Parts: sequence; C-alpha cells; structure tokens
Amino acid sequence: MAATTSAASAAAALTRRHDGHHSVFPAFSVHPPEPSRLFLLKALPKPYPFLCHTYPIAASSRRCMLPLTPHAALVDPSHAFLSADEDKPRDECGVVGIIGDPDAAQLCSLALHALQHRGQEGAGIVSSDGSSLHSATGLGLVSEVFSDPATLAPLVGEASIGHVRYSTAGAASSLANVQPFVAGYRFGKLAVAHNGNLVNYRNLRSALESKGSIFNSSSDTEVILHLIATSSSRPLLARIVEACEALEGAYSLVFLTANKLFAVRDPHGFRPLVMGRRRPTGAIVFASETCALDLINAEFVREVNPGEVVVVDSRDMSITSLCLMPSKSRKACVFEHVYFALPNSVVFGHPVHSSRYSFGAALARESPAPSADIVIPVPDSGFFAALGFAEASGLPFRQGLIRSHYVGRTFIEPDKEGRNLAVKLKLAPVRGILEGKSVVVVDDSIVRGTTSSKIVQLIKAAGGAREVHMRIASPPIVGSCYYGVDTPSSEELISNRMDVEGVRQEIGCESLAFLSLESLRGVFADEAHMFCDACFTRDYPVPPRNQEVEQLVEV
Ligand SMILES: O=P(O)(O)OC[C@H]1O[C@H](OP(=O)(O)OP(=O)(O)O)[C@H](O)[C@@H]1O
Ligand SMILES: NC(=O)CC[C@H](N)C(=O)O
Ligand code: SF4
Ligand SMILES: [Mg+2]
Repeated sequence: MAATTSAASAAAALTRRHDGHHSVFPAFSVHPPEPSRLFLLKALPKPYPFLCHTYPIAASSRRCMLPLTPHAALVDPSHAFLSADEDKPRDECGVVGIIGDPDAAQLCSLALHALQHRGQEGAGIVSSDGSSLHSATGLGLVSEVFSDPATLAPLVGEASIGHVRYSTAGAASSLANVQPFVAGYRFGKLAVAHNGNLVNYRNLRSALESKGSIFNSSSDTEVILHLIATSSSRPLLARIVEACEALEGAYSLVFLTANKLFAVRDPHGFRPLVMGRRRPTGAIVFASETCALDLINAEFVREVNPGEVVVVDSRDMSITSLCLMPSKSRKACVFEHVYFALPNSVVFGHPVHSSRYSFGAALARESPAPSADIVIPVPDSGFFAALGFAEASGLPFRQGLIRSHYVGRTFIEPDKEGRNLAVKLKLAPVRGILEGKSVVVVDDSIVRGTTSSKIVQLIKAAGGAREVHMRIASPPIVGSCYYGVDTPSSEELISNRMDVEGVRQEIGCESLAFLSLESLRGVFADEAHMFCDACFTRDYPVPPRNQEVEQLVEV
C-alpha cells in the first residue's frame, strides 16, 4: 500500500514536467503599461505563486532601501513545490540579459526557455522601461511561470534580465529565493541574476548582518546586492567591482538598472557567459549558453572574459568593457561539457557535442568492449559520448532506450521506491533491439549510481539483454562542487565510497569503466589547465569554506 502511494506520488510529480515541453509563448507584442498595475502585487492562481512588481527608479534616500522584494510574504507554505532529487547532480542556473529591443521581456522568456535545462525550480524576468523596473518571478518552469500573457505584459521596456534557478544556497521551494532580485539602494533600483555559488557568502552575510543589513532571502546571491548598496564607491560600476572583489567562488552575473545592463564574470570564469547581438534590432544579448542566442536570432559576438565587466548603456547603446578584477588562473567548469550544457551550445569556445563525442571516442580506445554487439546511449546527455564510442569502436549504434519527453532532467522522489519508478517512467528499453544482445551502455556520469543500476535492471529484465557493459564518459565523481553545481555531499557519491569494482557490483553489470582523467584533459589539449575538474580530483581552485557562521539569537 505504501509502495503504491509512493509510486503514485512519484508519477504525479514526474508528470508535472509535462507542460515544459509544450508551452505556447505569447506573440511578440508590447502591451502599454497600465498605471493601475503600479505597486500592484499580483498573485496568480495556484499551483505556482507569482509576483509582478513595478519599481520607481528615482528613489534616492540617505539609507539603502533593503530589504529586497517582499516575495516571502506571498509564499504559500502549504504549497510544496518539487523538492529537488538529492540523488542527482542538480543543474545550475541560467542567466539572460537583453538591451535595445522593444520586445526585451518576451525575448528574455524565450531565451530562458532555451536555458531551461540549467534550472527548473523557478524563473523570473525584470525589465526596465528607462525609468522603472518591472518584475515577475515564480516557482516552476519558464512555461509555467510565463504561461499567461498577462504575466509578461507588465514587463515593458527595451531592456530585461532573466534567470532560471536551481538552488545551491537557500531553499529551492522558496519564492523569496527566485531571481532576478530587485533592490533599492541610495541611487535607485538595481536587479541582479546570478549563476554560480559564493563559497564565502556565510561570512559575508554575517558581517553585513552585524552592521545592520536585513536579508529577505536565504540565497547567497543577495549578499551581492547588499555589498553594492553599502559600498561607498561611485559610480555604480565602481560599487559593483568593489562588491565583486569581496566575493569568492563562482559568479556569472547580469545587473539591470533604469538605463544600463551590466554583465560580470568571476576572475576564474567558472561559469559560462556569452555576448551576442540580435540581427533584426542590433540589441545586445548576454546569456549563459549560445543555445539561447540561437533561439532569439542573435549572433555570437564573444565570451564575457573572466574578471570582465561589460556595461551597455541604453541611451546610446555604447558598450564599455573593463577588466577590473585582479587576474586569476582560468578555471572553466569541465562538467558543463560532460553534462550540464546543451550539446548545441558552444561553451568556453568548444562545441559541447564535439567534446562529448571525443570523450566517448577516447573511452572506446582506453576501455573497449570487444565482445559487445551494440552500443546504446543513456538519453539525453549520454547521446554524443555513445556515438563517439560506437564510431571509434566500430560497433553499431542503436537507440535501445527511449526517453519520455514528459519527464524532466531531474525529478523528485526522495525515497528509493519513487526513484526506481522515476527511472522506469523516464527510460524504456526497446526489447527488439536489446533481446539476447551483449550491450555497451554509455552514460556521461555516475553520481550516486541510481540511474545506472536501474538501467542495468531494465535492460536485462525488460529488454532481455544478455550482458551489459557500462561505459562512463567522465572519471568517477569523488568530490562535491562548491561553484554552482549542487552535487550531493561527498559521502553520498558512490565513487567516493567504493572503487570501480565495488561500483560495478552495486550496479550489477558485467563490466564497468570510467574515462580516465588524462583522457578527459586530453580532449582540451593545451587548454586543459584552464578547466576546473575538482569534482574528479578534489583539487579545488578556490578553497571551500565550510565553517558555519553562528546564528545570533536576540533575547
Ligand atoms: O548516478 P545518478 O545519481 O543516477 O546520476 C547520474 C545520471 O543523472 C544525469 O542524468 P539526468 O537524468 O539528470 O539528465 P539527462 O536526461 O539530461 O541525462 C546523468 O546524465 C546520469 O544519467
Ligand atoms: N546554480 C546556481 O547558479 C544557483 C545560483 C544561486 N547560488 C542560488 O542558489 O540561487
Ligand atoms: S567542481 Fe566539478 S562541477 Fe564544480 S566547477 Fe569544478 S568541474 Fe565544475
Ligand atoms: Mg542522464
């Protein structure tokens, strides 16, 4: 009975992803601002709470106007949004910034849709009409948050920033943590969207709180706004740089004011951030991945460089670029290429599909499976590595697992029963392809091993395969990430608990091999030292800071 209930709840939870693949976006039309909407908190019907805000820019008080938007007030505690599946490396956030286009917010929503794979907990857009900021944020997928054209309609203006969230710090289910954040400070309003994670945010927050700052969210990102607001530097650019100098860890940021868009990348360049230009209007676009540029007809111009601040002024569309932060060794996240980014994106100057293909080909050379009959990919992110494996080994490539389009990248269900069902719902074996065969199964990574062990069972029991040889197109994950990927704690990582033979036995396959670290690095050749691979090596470019800052209790 309990199992049935658990299975039913897992199925219900999983199918909530359905809308994400069949969303209908509103036509590109700019609605005139409605004066009655000023300062109007607009709560749309469940299942997802929403917020629409209009912020006057002109405010200039002697004190900073923090706290931030009063999102928390609208959170319905009874609404338990998709809690994250702790079993997976959760995706990370995606950011977008557009300036110089009359359809800025609509384009932003499309770009966020292209970045949906980077975060599915919440989405938001803030626009500027030159004097006011307008904001809409909500929990859930982009298609859910912006399903009603009335949510986008108030987001007028020719500039906007957007965010899709997967939390690294601060509760996933809290609307208060959904970005972009908007804050008032001495010289007006400022919005920010952040991809990454700050390793020293607890210390920064504690220091700010001891000076009187009041925080509205539990997200690390909020400290950035407080640092900017409390900076004594001028102009805003100098405040942003001063704030960033206090940050440790990973941050690809976009900021929006009444008439400026800022794009900033941390000095190591952990997370991607690219700049493009829309062909039809000449609008400047910033996005986490090039797939977002492609969708909105923007040409790739270049990456925002590590440590760089790019400022675009809407009044004359002038672009200023400053490398103001002290230079540090480049440490681009290699896991973007292994798993996170979409294969049609070019990340850190390398096409993702091509690096995944090369990982698979290298794996075939160093760990072949000569007795196997066919190679099958674990969809989606194992696809190109499996293709590379098959072509390098001369084995036929077959689609032996079909992936449901209605189940997202990650899914909820904290208990084992639910997880088993989740894999069953997501992946189905094709018996006609697998029956009686010796099969090489290629996936991009193993985190806790749940997916792999369930796949082996599926392929053998339901698919009728004779043998399963697992090949993983990345090295064993032995360390948690502190730079924007919410991997489980190191104790939960299966390769941190046992050696390859132990993992093989746990998964139940005939053979198991991971790509070696040397081969992973070999794919990037001379550039390998410019990549972070700490989750495979525990060689952390920025030391993680685990110390908890004592919570002060007022008596
Ligand atoms: O060892 P585990 O804890 O099971 O996690 C590893 C699996 O999770 C990821 O897939 P995911 O389903 O998140 O996304 P995808 O559909 O994009 O491959 C990854 O590609 C592996 O298949
Ligand atoms: N994955 C991310 O980039 C998350 C951004 C931010 N640290 C948050 O938790 O919201
Ligand atoms: S630790 Fe791993 S996931 Fe995190 S930034 Fe480094 S390579 Fe990427
Ligand atoms: Mg997968």
